[in-house]
Amino acid sequence: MAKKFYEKDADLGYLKGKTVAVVGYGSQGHAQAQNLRESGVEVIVGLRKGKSWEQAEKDGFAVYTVDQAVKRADVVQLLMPDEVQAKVYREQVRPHLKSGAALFFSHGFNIHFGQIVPPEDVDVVLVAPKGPGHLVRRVYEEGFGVPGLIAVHQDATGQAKELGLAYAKGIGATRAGVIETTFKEETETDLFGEQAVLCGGVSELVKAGFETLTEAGYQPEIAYFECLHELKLIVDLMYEGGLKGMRYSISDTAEFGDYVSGKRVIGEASREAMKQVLKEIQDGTFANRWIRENEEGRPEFNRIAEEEKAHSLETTGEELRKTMAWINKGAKESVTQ
Ligand SMILES: NC(=O)C1=CN([C@@H]2O[C@H](COP(=O)(O)OP(=O)(O)OC[C@H]3O[C@@H](n4cnc5c(N)ncnc54)[C@H](OP(=O)(O)O)[C@@H]3O)[C@@H](O)[C@H]2O)C=CC1
Ligand SMILES: CC[C@](O)(C(C)=O)C(=O)O
Repeated sequence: MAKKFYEKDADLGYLKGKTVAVVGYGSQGHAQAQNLRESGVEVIVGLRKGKSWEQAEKDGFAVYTVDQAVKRADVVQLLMPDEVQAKVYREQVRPHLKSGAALFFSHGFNIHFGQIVPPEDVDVVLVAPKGPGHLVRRVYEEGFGVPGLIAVHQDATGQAKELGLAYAKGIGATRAGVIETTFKEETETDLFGEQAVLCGGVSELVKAGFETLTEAGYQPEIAYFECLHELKLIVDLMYEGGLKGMRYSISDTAEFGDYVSGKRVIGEASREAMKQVLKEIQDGTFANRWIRENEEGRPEFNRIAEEEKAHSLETTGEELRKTMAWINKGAKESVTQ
C-alpha cells in the first residue's frame, strides 16, 4: 500500500529561516516559486539572462545568476529542462552548494541515470507534482493542490524527508496528497506515462482516428471534434469518476462500442509495444538516446516537431479554436507565464 502524506503530515516550519532557490522559471519554476512564496517561504530565482529572467523580475522575485542563487540558498530546486541540468549543475551549482544544503528535483532523470552525482553532505530529494506547471499554479490559486510524489535519494541531515514534505506543502501538493516513491520508480513510470499513454500514446491515437475518418472522406472539422475536442470532455469524466464515471455519463450505445471495439484498437500488439517501451526506459536505451540527441543538436527532435506542427489535425484545430473564447482565454494566460 502506498504511503501517503497530507497537510497534517507536513510542517512548513522545516523551511523557516531557509532560502529556497528555484533554478529555472518555466512551467514548473514559475508555479513552484509563486506557490512557495504565497505559503510564506523565502524564495529567490536562479536563471540565465533572457525571457524567464524578465518574467521572474516582473513577478517580483529577486533573480540571480545560477551560481549566485545557489550561494544564497539552503534549498536548491533544479527546474531547468532535464537535458541541460547536468551541465549547469557541474559548472554553476556544484561549486557553490553549501554543505548541509538540499538539492531538490521534480523529476528523477539526472539522478537515476547518473548524470548528476551530488556530494555526500547534501540532502537529495524529489518533490514531483503530478501535473503540468500551469495547473500547479492555477489549482493552488483556487485553494486546492495538484497531487505529488516524494522521494529521498540522500539524507545527509537526517531531515531530508521532513524538508521535502514541507516543500510539498509549500507548493500545495499535500492538499491533494503526496505519495512516497523512489527516484527509480518516479523516473521510469513518468517516462513510461508520457511516452506510452499521456503524450505519445494519446497523440498517436488521436492522429490515427483523425486520419482514418478524413481518409474515408469525412470532413476534417467533424473528425477533429470526434477525435480531439471531445477527448477532453471524456477525460474530464474519467478524471472525476474513473472509467466507471465516464461510462455512467455516456450512452449505452457508446458504452457497448467502448467494450467491443476499444480492445481491437489497443490489442496485443500495442501491449507488446508498451512493454518494449518500458524495457528501453528501464535499461537506459531511451535515456542514452535523449542525451545523445541533445549532444548532436536535436536533429530528430526538430525534424519530427516540424512534421507534427504541419499535420492537418493541427491546422484544422487552430481554425476551430479561434471561435472558442473560453479556450483562448486559458491558453493566453498560460503562455504569458
Ligand atoms: N512541465 C511540467 O509540467 C513538468 C516538469 N517536470 C520537471 O520539471 C523540470 C523543469 O521542467 P519544465 O518546467 O517543463 O521546464 P521549462 O522548459 O518550462 O523551463 C525551463 C526553465 O529553465 C530555464 N533555463 C533553461 N536553460 C537554462 C540555463 N542554461 N541556465 C539557467 N536557466 C535555464 C529556462 O529559462 P530561459 O527562458 O532562459 O530559457 C526556463 O525558465 C524538469 O526536470 C521536468 O522533468 C516535472 C513534472 C511536470
Ligand atoms: C505528462 C508530461 C509530464 O510528465 C508531466 C506534466 O507530468 C512532463 O514531464 O511534462
